[in-house]
Amino acid sequence: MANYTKRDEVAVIELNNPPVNALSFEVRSGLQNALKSAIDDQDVKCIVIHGKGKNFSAGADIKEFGAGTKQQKPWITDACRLADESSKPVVAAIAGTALGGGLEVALFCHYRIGTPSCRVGFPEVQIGILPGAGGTQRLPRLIGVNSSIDMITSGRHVMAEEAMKLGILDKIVTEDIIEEGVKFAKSVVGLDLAHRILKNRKIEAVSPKVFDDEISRVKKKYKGYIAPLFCLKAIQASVQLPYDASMEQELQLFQHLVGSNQAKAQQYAFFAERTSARWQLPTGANSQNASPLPVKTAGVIGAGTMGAGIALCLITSGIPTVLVEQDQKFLEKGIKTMEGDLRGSVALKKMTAEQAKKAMLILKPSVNFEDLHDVDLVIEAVYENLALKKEIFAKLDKICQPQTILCTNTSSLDIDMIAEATKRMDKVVGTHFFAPAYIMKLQENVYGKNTSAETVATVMALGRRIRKVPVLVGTCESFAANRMLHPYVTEALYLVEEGASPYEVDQVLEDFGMPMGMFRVSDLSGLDIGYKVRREAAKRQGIDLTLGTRFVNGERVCLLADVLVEKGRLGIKSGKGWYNYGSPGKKEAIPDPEVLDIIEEHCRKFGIKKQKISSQEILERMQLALINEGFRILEEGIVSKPEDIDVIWIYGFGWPKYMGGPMFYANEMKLKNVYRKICDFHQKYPFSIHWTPSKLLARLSETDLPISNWTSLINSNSKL
Ligand SMILES: CC(C)(COP(=O)(O)OP(=O)(O)OC[C@H]1O[C@@H](n2cnc3c(N)ncnc32)[C@H](O)[C@@H]1OP(=O)(O)O)[C@@H](O)C(=O)NCCC(=O)NCCSC(=O)/C=C/CCCCCCCCCCCCC(=O)O
Repeated sequence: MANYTKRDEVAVIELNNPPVNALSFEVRSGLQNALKSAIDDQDVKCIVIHGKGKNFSAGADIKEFGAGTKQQKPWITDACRLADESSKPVVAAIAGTALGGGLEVALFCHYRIGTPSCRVGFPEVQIGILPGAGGTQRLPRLIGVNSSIDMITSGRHVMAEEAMKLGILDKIVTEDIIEEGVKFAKSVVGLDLAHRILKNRKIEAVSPKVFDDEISRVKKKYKGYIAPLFCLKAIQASVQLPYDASMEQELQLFQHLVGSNQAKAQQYAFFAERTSARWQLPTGANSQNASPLPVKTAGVIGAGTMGAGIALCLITSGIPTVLVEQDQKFLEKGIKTMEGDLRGSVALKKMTAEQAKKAMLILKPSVNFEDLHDVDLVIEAVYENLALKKEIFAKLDKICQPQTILCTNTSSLDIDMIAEATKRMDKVVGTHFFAPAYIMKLQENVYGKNTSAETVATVMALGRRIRKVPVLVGTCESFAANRMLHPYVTEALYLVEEGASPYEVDQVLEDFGMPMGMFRVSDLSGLDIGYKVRREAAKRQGIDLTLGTRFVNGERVCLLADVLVEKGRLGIKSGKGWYNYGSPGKKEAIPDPEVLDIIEEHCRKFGIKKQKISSQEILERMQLALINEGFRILEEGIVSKPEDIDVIWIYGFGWPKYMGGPMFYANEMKLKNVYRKICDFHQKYPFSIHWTPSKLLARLSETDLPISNWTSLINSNSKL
């Protein structure tokens, strides 16, 4: 709703829908009524609109866009048209965020003032829609076409200072926002408002080439997403058509998007991220009842690619960090990597040179473990070796303060076994980052059987503070993320043995929307890594893994990647892997006939008959293999909700948000179809253990209920 009060001759309208004042039906109606009252009231000379609490407004209530629900009138435009028509000045007093419809409300006002920390923006594109309440028409009239294209197609938040420079804000105020709003509104009473009404403003002439260029840019940058292209069309309409006609065009484009599958998936992803932040341990402790410990300082052990990346995340978030490496030469190499990454961020305008310099000033490089004596939290990021990790944890246990939290960046080792090396098993936890750690947003936090709720709360809070998306998972072989990767990778190799080329497989995945196909990703990570991991695991389990191995414990094995490694093809680092890169370190992946010959030879050797495999089969086999594993992970309680899996795939492996994530994808396919296809593959490929259908999937598929009901069904155990 919206509250209406008066201060002398000033009407003060408060958008009231905590926590972010989303513009629900009640708020829109309240705003419309309040504006009417203020305009009709002879004593009122000017009007201020502000938001209750910390935010002006985060825009339309996204839940109202849900499938099948109609936006009830009044829409934002209906409510705000009164401001356009008002002869009394209307001032938006912005604290916190004015996003989407929130900024559109502000653009209907004659003036906008904001606090120094306020942010404005049109993030609609990130949830698959466009600013459909005049945003694409009014912003270009205020700040010009080019800046509007940038803001609207990126959805980025603009801070007060930049908003002031762009002309979105008329003033930045430092005192109480309502008081300042009232003062400002009084100061503009009697001024001519004609030029303040944005719909009346002339729009600059822009050549069609600007839009042609932007279409190419946007298609490349936001590959597969339709909303940015629709945003461009709407902005172009603002240039080509009179205001009323272009508003109509904006509405039509909005309506098309709001009903699209992409919007549904992106809005699901928005809420999935927030649902996933609400964690729960098997003990019942959860994000509501556990409090994080303060992390004022941190330590990182290992200045390799992962350690340096993690340290960079910490210092760029203002956390003084000690980076420990046993060897001075490795330490220096790590620091050089960090400096290079920071230079990259400055070049990309993600931070200023000053901010980069400031970050490096709070890094303390060291070759002495004792320097970790006073830090609040340590993240170990040395290579995957249980004995080494245990040794480090035993050492840390002695050096660090009793309350210090000890984290491991292991991607596969047992957290409990590492914790056993200490006398503080409750303070040991996994914080699994994804390469490159400075860029990838996922932080897979792994609890062991003794990890306390306080420790979990601390690493979840730390994740958000260092701009990651933290997800909580339980301990199992490879944890949730990499465990799901296993059947996906295995199926890709089987497809290649059976007749698809690695390049066809990659093309299908990239056409689906993955940023890179599986084989390109393997080349990037280095084929030798998997080779070593497989050999170490085989050694531990007493398994023969020579290149002639076809079955292990009754399960089909494909060691084609290892054949490449033994031929010196390690991926990008050696200039050749599944692709040819010309020379080591080069990134352009060129399909290589030599690889096709190696595959031919491999198949001949084992008498594997090649056949034509359709793109649909490639996609289904790869996606369904990982989806089945996802249901097993859910069934075993390794994650507590399907949203966790989707967030992992979006932020860890680049699953396109417009496809919602693998669990959402399964939901869209209908679980009964997913289950039936998995059963078919199970029958066809009995030697692939990953096709054994998940029991949870089998039971959920009988209910035909949507993804939003799965968690409560799993928890209530009813029908399941
Ligand atoms: C930056 C934030 C605002 C705050 O971040 P933070 O402090 O970290 O807090 P969060 O955890 O993110 O959020 C707190 C809780 O609030 C919920 N939330 C946040 N924003 C919204 C929202 N906009 N709607 C609903 N709920 C919201 C969030 O889920 C949290 O809840 P919980 O704790 O998890 O329960 C950050 O939240 C943020 O970035 N928010 C999103 C900002 C955004 O994307 N804004 C744009 C929204 S879309 C919009 O504004 C569109 C405007 C145009 C409307 C045009 C209408 C035209 C009508 C035509 C209709 C024709 C339709 C015909 C079709 C038919 O047939 O029906």
